[in-house]
Amino acid sequence: MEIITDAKMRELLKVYFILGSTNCTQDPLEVMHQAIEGGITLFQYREKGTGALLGEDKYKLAQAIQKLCQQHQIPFIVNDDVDLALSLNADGVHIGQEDESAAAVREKIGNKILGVSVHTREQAYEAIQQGADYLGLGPVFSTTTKEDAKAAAGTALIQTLRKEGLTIPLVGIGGITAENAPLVMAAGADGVSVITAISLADSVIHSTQKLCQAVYG
Ligand SMILES: C=C1C=NC(C(F)(F)F)=NC1=N
Ligand SMILES: [Mg+2]
Repeated sequence: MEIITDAKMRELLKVYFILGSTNCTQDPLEVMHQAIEGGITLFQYREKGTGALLGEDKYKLAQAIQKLCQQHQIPFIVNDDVDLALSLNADGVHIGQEDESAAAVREKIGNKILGVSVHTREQAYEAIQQGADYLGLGPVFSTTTKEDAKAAAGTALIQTLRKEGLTIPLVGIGGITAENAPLVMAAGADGVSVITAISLADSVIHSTQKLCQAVYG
């Protein structure tokens, strides 16, 4: 597998859905079916927080979702768990600042997609230097999904990085909905990353479609 181009990465980041078993009340596979139908462009399996699955249960759910993504040509990214990503031959990994370094993960995953969460300019430049394919910036708006989330930072960092001439593909995350997604895109993000606005929507498919419309303008 060759290294992904920035142009292709930008396309994938448009409507980046993230889900784990703790983020939905209905069957995760049913949520996935509807989100894929609604037009998500990239998926991240993030099994984290109170009540998260472990071991075999986590592996089995990840495998079932990966299969669904593969059937619809949606790349499958794993959050934090590099070993799970390698054992599933996932399309990529997303890591945070408290995980092992981007360079160490790049070493393990070869040309798979590597995403890094950043909260400051310094972390952004460091992640790029260590070979990240995209950056996740947030939380843009306030979120209740991530238990240890930082305060909402707005779109300031996205704007700053673009003003400084940074061209790396980047996605905003944190409290993003179809209503505020245009702000994130206007600030210079290549796409939006979403959990609750899709996973807990009354209609997953309708909510996903609205997000796609908001992003594609
Ligand atoms: C904490 C996170 C921040 N950003 C992202 C992504 F949207 F993929 F960039 N994923 C995460 N799990
Ligand atoms: Mg690159």
